[in-house]
Amino acid sequence: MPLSGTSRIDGRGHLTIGGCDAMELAKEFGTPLYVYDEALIRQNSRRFVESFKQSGFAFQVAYASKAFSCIAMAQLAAEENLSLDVVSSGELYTALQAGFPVERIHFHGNNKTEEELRMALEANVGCYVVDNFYEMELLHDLASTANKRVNVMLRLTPGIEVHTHEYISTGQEDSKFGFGVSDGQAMQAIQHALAKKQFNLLGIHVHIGSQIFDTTGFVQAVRIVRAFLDRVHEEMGYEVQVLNLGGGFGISYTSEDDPVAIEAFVETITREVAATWDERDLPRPEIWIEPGRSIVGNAGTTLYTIGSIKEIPGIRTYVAVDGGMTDNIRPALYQAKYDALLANKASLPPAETVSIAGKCCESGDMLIWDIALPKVNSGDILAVLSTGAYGYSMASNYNRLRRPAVVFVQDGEAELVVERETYEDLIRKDRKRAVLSQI
Ligand SMILES: Cc1ncc(COP(=O)(O)O)c(C=O)c1O
Ligand SMILES: N[C@@H](CCCC[NH3+])C(=O)O
Repeated sequence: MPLSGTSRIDGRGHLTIGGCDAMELAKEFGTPLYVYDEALIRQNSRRFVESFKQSGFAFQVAYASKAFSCIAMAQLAAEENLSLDVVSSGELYTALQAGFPVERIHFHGNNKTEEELRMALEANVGCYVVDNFYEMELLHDLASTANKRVNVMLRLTPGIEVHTHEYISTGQEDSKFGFGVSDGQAMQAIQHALAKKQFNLLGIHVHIGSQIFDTTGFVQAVRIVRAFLDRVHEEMGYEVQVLNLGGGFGISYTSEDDPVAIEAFVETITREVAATWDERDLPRPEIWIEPGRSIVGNAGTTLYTIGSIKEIPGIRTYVAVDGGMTDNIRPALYQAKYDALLANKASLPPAETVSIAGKCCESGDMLIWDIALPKVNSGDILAVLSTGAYGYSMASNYNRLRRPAVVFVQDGEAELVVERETYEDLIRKDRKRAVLSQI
């Protein structure tokens, strides 16, 4: 896999990211370590924004903070003029702590609790993506009590099956998310939302899945949504002001992946919306999208120290690292594939095929099966590439491992943006019981 962004191999055969030697980062901050190429996050963001500017559409690019949420990332997204998709009070809290402009925060989720909705109302978030009838009533009641009028989008399930792992496919009818178009719930939801006086119905939202490689699903989504809106128009005279097409733009993790470029996604979406709306002589809507992975995925690299190496003659060599499914659950959860290199031997040719194991008490805790690397030794630093999305954000403390630190690197400078958890952090919420007399 070619290296992305500012990642290079220097004269000593060391991997460098943002002008920083990965070996020195590992020494200074310890491992496992998430390293983010700040320039690449900014570049990915700008590619979306610039493509939309060229299209002439009014737009919002809302970074889906579920892909990687921390205060520094929310600050960066704000600086890049992105909006922010949050899906829980925790993500909202992080954004608020970062000082993210609240009018550009969009609140998602299929089961927003009363507490979460109260917090969002208190903060005056820019928009609620209402997912179901329960939420619609709850939000309306709370908004009435607070005497606030809120911007609302309705999430629809358009009935599209995209080519991706079933766990991350969300547009199909049989989904926990959204109002179904074909079963009539979407139509009913529009009627209900329009009748609610505390709601300003901005438009509708669809998200068809994640890690999508081509534009077909998005074109289909626009057509299905427009056909649905034609019926809405006929029955209720309502037209959307905003069309939110969600996220899901794929990235390449290994050389087997071949997603279309960011520009091509935006170009296809805007062309399709322009065509379908112009055909009907309707004013073009604002287009919102919610990229997560495609903003941060290829900007993240995880550094690990290699420890034990177990050779089973004629079968396999297990090379174990000091992290695993706790800092990257994706291989265990979705059989996701990653590429990696030895940060201290990056210019040496492959010499053996090994499998990279994590250190958790699970046979399934494997990060990479069968990867060709130079001769591996304990103490080498392994760099797993493109771990920027859904790595840190899905990390856990299984086996009471401490969540790794996160650094942003740029122009030869490394900045610690999330500290490594301490042992104290691990037991911070534990209550010690009074000593039991029998022991
Ligand atoms: C509603 C919604 N928006 C945006 C995203 C971000 O997706 P991705 O990281 O694939 O761009 C997701 C996750 O799939 C989502 O569920
Ligand atoms: N967490 C998933 C994607 C889910 C996207 C959120 N709806 C992944 O790592 O690929």
